[in-house]
Amino acid sequence: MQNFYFDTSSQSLTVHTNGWDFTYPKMSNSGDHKATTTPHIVKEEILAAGKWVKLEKTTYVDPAGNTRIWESVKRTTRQRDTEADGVGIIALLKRTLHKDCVVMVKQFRPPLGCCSLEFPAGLIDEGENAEAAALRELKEETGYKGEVVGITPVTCLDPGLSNCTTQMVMVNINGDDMENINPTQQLEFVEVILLPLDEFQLKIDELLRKEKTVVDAKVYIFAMGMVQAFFKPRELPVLKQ
Ligand SMILES: Nc1nc(=O)[nH]c2c1ncn2[C@H]1C[C@H](O)[C@@H](COP(=O)(O)OP(=O)(O)O)O1
Repeated sequence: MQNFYFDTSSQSLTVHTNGWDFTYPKMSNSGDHKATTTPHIVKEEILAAGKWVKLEKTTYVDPAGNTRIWESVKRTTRQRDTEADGVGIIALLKRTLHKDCVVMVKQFRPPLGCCSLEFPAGLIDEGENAEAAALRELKEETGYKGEVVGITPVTCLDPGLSNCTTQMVMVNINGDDMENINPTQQLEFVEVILLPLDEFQLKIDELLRKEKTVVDAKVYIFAMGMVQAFFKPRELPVLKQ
């Protein structure tokens, strides 16, 4: 049994446990015992700005109360009423007599200097919500018309570098639907790749072995999750080696 007493005059905390009293003095901001502070931003100064991104010098107070500097990258394109910069689309193509396939895109990405394998994705336009952006981007990049079946909260992408955020939208595509039989994409340099869901990781590994392509982290983590879901769903704890 434990009881806690906070003495407001001495600012000390006493913990009574098993018949003993342990008194902890007030923590100070000096010496070894630093008080914890709610970390917060002090100011943001733009060091360089382009049309699409800017580099900022962020002055902030860390949890120990120290004022520090961080170099941050931000997009210039975030819309006013949205918290996410863009959307990623996990689109499952469902067709009679075919395995369910994940619709992927491969394209040259200038920051990488090579191609990347990604879920279809894009920035949210003005006045658009994440679901509408997902269906528009899926149509533009792959030609498929889908139906939203789920959405993540706003998720960060590389928080040590950037405030860049995305919402992942789960979409089902009825591949038997007439408008999805011969999909025509609107983007010339985006290659659409269909990968069977039950061999997703295997097919990605094969593709990466064949050519110099970098796979998006979200994609590969999804692939590893699928392996767990398909092949190790109900292992008994006693049988683990
Ligand atoms: N960081 C960027 N630098 C650029 O020079 N141009 C960029 C950046 N981010 C986006 N864009 C341009 C490229 C496209 O023309 C449009 C729309 O991009 P998005 O909706 O993200 O679609 P994809 O990049 O094709 O996935 O913005």
